[in-house]
Amino acid sequence: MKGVLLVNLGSPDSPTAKDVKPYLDEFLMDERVIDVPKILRNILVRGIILQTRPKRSAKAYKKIWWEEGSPLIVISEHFAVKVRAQTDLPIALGMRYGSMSIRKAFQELADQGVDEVLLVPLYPHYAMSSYETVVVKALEEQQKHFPSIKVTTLPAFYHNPDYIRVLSRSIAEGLEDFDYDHVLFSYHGIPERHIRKSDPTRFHCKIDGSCCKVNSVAHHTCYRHQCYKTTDLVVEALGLPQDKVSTSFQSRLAGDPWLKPYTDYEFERLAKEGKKRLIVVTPAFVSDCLETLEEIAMEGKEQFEEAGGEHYKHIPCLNERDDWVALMASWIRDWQTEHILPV
Ligand SMILES: C=CC1=C(C)c2cc3[nH]c(cc4nc(cc5[nH]c(cc1n2)c(C)c5CCC(=O)O)C(CCC(=O)O)=C4C)c(C)c3C=C
Ligand SMILES: [Fe+2]
Ligand SMILES: [Fe+2]
Repeated sequence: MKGVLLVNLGSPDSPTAKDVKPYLDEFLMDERVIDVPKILRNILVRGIILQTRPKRSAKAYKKIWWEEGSPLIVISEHFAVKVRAQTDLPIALGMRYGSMSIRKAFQELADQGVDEVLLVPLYPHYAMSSYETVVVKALEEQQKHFPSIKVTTLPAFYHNPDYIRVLSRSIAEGLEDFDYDHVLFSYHGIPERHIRKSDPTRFHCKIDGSCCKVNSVAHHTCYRHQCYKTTDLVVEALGLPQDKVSTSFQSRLAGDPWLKPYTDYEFERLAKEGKKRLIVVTPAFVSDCLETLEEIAMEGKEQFEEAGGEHYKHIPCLNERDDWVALMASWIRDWQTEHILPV
């Protein structure tokens, strides 16, 4: 029997430093997130970052936490319930980090007699620290504990026409009541080094975008390329004026150079250029989370206004929108009946 395994990033069990610490430990000790030799990662994560970050992150999580729990988890659960209602096969939800593990979700499917799984990393774009780590972890769990289950993976869907239609509609709705001067597409950042590491040709990706007009297999795994593609396709679909749109990258950790331009610098630049009314969209995330609700909707607003901006709006992620649920259900049915995957 076929079944589906939806996987999102995960959250701590509660917004306290006590629960944030083990969650961040699992997250940041992932070799695809902090990709330095293990001994160095240990010193960096356990000896330095985890000494102070859990307290700071817990404070941020407290600002966005809902009565039902972490927004990312609650939204993902609601999404799974709604997708289940539109399909007739078992659907489980797991998280890459934290207590709702991928292994438990596999077990749920196995208990229902599933022996063929569609793995759905809930990320539109490929990055080794998001999509790839989900796939690697799921395949590890499958090989170790569920060797008789066959796994097929949904590809990154950053340029899929149906996804672009749904994303564009959600953005168009957000633009309706807001006379904007500028629309900022802010994606989660990654270290520039990750782009080079994910380039199978080892020479295509140049980080500055000069490579992106040349067709290459490298684009299948180039996070930067894929983010700009999503922006371009939405801009085209909505007919947004080119001079009123830009793309940036948020949420960097200190240290190496991350993808530029940095979102927080963009807030300042746009405000200083006289853009008074700013819309921010965050398409790297399918569900709202700490990085959108706190960093963008709260902190971003403050940064923009402090720099002279006047009106600021964050458009929510796709979350549990009916058209997004219907699209996921249609991808699942296509795979279930004809083994077709979205391109
Ligand atoms: C080296 C560090 C990090 C990389 C690389 C990274 C990539 C990455 N992350 C997401 C999605 C999310 N990240 C979230 C939180 C978060 N991310 C990092 C670090 C890296 N992420 C940290 C330390 C945290 C925790 C919060 C904090 O302390 O600031 C979240 C939110 C989780 C939630 O519970 O709401 C998401 C979602 C992507 C898509 C990505 C690569 C493209
Ligand atoms: Fe992150
Ligand atoms: Fe490129």
